[in-house]
Amino acid sequence: MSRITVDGLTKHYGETVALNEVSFEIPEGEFVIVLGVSGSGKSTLLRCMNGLTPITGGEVRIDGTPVTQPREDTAMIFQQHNIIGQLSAYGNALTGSLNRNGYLRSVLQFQPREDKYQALEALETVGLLDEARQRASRMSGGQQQRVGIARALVQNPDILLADEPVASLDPGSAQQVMGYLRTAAERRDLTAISSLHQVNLARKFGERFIGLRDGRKVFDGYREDVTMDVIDEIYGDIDTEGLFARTDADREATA
Ligand SMILES: Nc1ncnc2c1ncn2[C@@H]1O[C@H](COP(=O)(O)OP(=O)(O)OP(=O)(O)O)[C@@H](O)[C@H]1O
Repeated sequence: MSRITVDGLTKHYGETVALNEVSFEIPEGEFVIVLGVSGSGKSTLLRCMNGLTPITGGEVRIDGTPVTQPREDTAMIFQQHNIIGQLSAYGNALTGSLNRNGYLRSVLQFQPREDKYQALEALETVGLLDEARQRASRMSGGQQQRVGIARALVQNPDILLADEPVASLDPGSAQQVMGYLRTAAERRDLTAISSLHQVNLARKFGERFIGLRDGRKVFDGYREDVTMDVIDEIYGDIDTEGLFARTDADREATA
């Protein structure tokens, strides 16, 4: 498990201010969802946290150490599944050990027994053990994303970052994938941060929420704090009707 500190994080792309003085701290083992409309800075935040994108100002620290490049203890899951279609689910999961074994050994599956066991264990965590031999290209989008989660787990991370992991999935598969992501993080005591734009999914699976709007942090709180007003603050004029079940706090406020 690892503690993450984001301190005055600012990122400019030319004239565009993608992140503006964003600060927060995530204690070990928390499951955080970053909310915001398209363009609010969610992907940039995750990429800066993983050292994939150079920072303009401020700092990201993991257990006190500044992040300046991708770290082995941080695994990332992307919107596009980024898995190898010709390989089986098992073969893909095994490529998570790439850092330990090198590319050739990984693709040829010359890994130590321990890594192979881990790949099977990770597939079991995401409910795909029975499909381990299936070619990834023949799997559904949701299954492919679960293979992506398994591969990330084989990396043996302390931190799991997921950038819109269910953006391209139908609602049923999206729920399933988020459920497996949450279970995986809990089982392995990971500190996890996922961006999402679906409010209903976020509320179902999130523990803590960080809201971004135009690159600024406009909300940071726990499930009971996510009221309709907070949603309006994060989403502005965008119609979120039907995406958000009213909370007891809202009902009391309007009673
Ligand atoms: N590589 C880049 N070059 C220039 N501008 C960029 C780049 N990446 C992001 N931006 C801009 O930075 C802002 C934040 O983008 P970002 O992708 O982080 O938002 P997002 O909330 O993740 O959006 P989405 O949900 O659509 O992925 C946007 O205005 C975007 O156009």
